[in-house]
Amino acid sequence: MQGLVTKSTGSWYQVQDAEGKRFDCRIKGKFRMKGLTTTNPIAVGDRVDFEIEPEQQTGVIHKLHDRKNYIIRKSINLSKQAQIIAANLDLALLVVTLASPRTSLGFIDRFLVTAEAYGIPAGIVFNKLDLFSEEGLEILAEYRAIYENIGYQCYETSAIKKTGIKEVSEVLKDKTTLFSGHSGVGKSTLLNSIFPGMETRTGEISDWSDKGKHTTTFAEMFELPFGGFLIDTPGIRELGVIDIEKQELSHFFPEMRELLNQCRFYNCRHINEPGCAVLAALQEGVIEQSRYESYLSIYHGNDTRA
Ligand SMILES: Nc1nc2c(ncn2[C@@H]2O[C@H](COP(=O)(O)OP(=O)(O)OP(=O)(O)O)[C@@H](O)[C@H]2O)c(=O)[nH]1
Ligand SMILES: [Zn+2]
Repeated sequence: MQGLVTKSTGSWYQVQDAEGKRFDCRIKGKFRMKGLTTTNPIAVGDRVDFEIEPEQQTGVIHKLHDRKNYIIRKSINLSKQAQIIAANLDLALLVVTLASPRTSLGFIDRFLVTAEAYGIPAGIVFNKLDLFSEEGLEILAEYRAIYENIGYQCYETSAIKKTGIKEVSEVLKDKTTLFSGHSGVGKSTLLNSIFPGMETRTGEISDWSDKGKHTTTFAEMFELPFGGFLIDTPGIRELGVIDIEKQELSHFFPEMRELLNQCRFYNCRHINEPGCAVLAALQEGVIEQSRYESYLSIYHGNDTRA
């Protein structure tokens, strides 16, 4: 029968059937992926075929369905090995704040580029709205304009005052969503106001990570009471930075992507080339200075994750 993988530990998996019943499963046979050596062939969010072993409540996964996308983490100690964290994501939401700890534009852009490279639609949640000063609210309007003009949905919330929660819940409904963001921006508090009871569960996971056990739980999916799933990835709260070819980078900036065939040179780097459509758009203010700076920063390999 068909199922959805809701938990992955590297050695066994939890699979949910159509009725919502969950089974612990092992895998049988080889699951290879072209061009990628993975320590775990199956990930949270995968659609699989599995069989329940007679007289037992455990199952065996024997087939992996095609993925529409997946996110990976490079293994730190095993070179060229990668872990697939989660598959078939509908949305990656980045929680940020302009109150403390204030999220930088560079960080936001890096996240969006990574989501583009993975082929996952992304959105931004501005949290802690209750703490924004008048100046903060002006900056918020500026930031929203930058990102909404490019096509990224933005949301405003106060997890504490419970404002904007309904809007975010509606977006999550019936989707598989990854929540990311710097430590302290309010992800747990926000999730708990969307889904009371979630906090204790995420708390549990943090406890495990404290004891170093997070290496054995790659990721877990939580079913939302109103439909949809949230992916929690203990140990990585930020969408991993992946290797992007310099030549490809501009494809992951939607506002640059649409201009690329207008550059004079097919291999334009958009740095100082004559007849560059990106530089012209920057001059005209069609491309935001901050976005272009992020492009240069990522292009030159500077880490702007602060
Ligand atoms: N004033 C205000 N404080 C908030 C809001 N959301 C979260 N906080 C506070 O910000 C702090 C961090 O919130 P968490 O929910 O733990 O943040 P987190 O992003 O889950 O952090 P990690 O668990 O470290 O990844 C807590 O003290 C929260 O009470 C908000 O909307 N307004
Ligand atoms: Zn160019």
